[in-house]
Amino acid sequence: MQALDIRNVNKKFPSFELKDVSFQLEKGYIMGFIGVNGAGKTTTIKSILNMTHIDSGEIHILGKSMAEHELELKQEIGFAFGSIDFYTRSKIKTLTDTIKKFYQNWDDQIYSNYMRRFKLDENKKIADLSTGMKVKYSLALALSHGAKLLILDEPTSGLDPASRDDLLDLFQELIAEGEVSILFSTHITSDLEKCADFITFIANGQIVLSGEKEEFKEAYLLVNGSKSQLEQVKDQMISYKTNSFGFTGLIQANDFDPSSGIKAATPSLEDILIYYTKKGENIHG
Ligand SMILES: Nc1ncnc2c1ncn2[C@@H]1O[C@H](COP(=O)(O)OP(=O)(O)OP(=O)(O)O)[C@@H](O)[C@H]1O
Repeated sequence: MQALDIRNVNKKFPSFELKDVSFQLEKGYIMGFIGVNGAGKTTTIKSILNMTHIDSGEIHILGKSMAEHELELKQEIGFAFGSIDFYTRSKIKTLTDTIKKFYQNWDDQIYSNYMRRFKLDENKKIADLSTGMKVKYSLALALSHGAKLLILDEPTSGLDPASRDDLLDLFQELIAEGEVSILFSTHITSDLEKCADFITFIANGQIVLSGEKEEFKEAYLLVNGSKSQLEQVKDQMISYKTNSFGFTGLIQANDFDPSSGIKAATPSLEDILIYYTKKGENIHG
């Protein structure tokens, strides 16, 4: 079964547009959603959660249409946004007591376990939490009502390396039974190298590629060679950088001729993100 099935989602803002966004996440897996600042990650996530009204498209979650079953599905979704700034003068405890009323399957025991695991004190005021603590608190909320699908917008970005590592371990624990699926957006590609099964890459409001992580990386090649070799491949490159020895750049694996003698290797996710962002910056000619 698909945990998430997004088809042809379009949303137009005055200066930005999501164009025919489609991707699917199989139940029991972790998908990393990557793209640079302003690529459309948050807009896509808000569209999935019906927090933004889409112009067209279909969103199915756990086999049901979000448009038709929103209230029921929200019981099954745990969502968290990196920065929460609501009820800032209240204590954690007060906010939790309000939020838990919305969830039929809320489990106080699970909630207490996460609060302990994340070293959060319920008597603290939201205003006194650090960014990382706010992220952890919103995750504790998202995880305490038996959600089958977690949709997390930049959950790791405010966390220190040790907390990030703990969180990635927790993600692996959560999907181990095969019931929970996770979509999380991030700029931190090393997090995805570590724990994502699938990658969906968005640029300028359009999905560039969505697929299994290794296949995703193998769709591209990081190539390097001399200045004269650059002339052979320049027009096919997504983008490249030159230095005194020659060039390094990214090319679609399909566009590369192995008999060219140019060195090629599988790129990291970071390489793909960096060179894709520079697309169009090199002047061909
Ligand atoms: N309510 C809105 N009205 C108008 N434009 C908006 C609105 N929400 C987002 N946008 C625009 O949509 C574009 C994409 O923003 P979005 O937050 O989805 O990107 P992102 O990939 O999540 O970026 P970041 O990594 O910086 O969070 C931006 O140019 C933003 O200004």
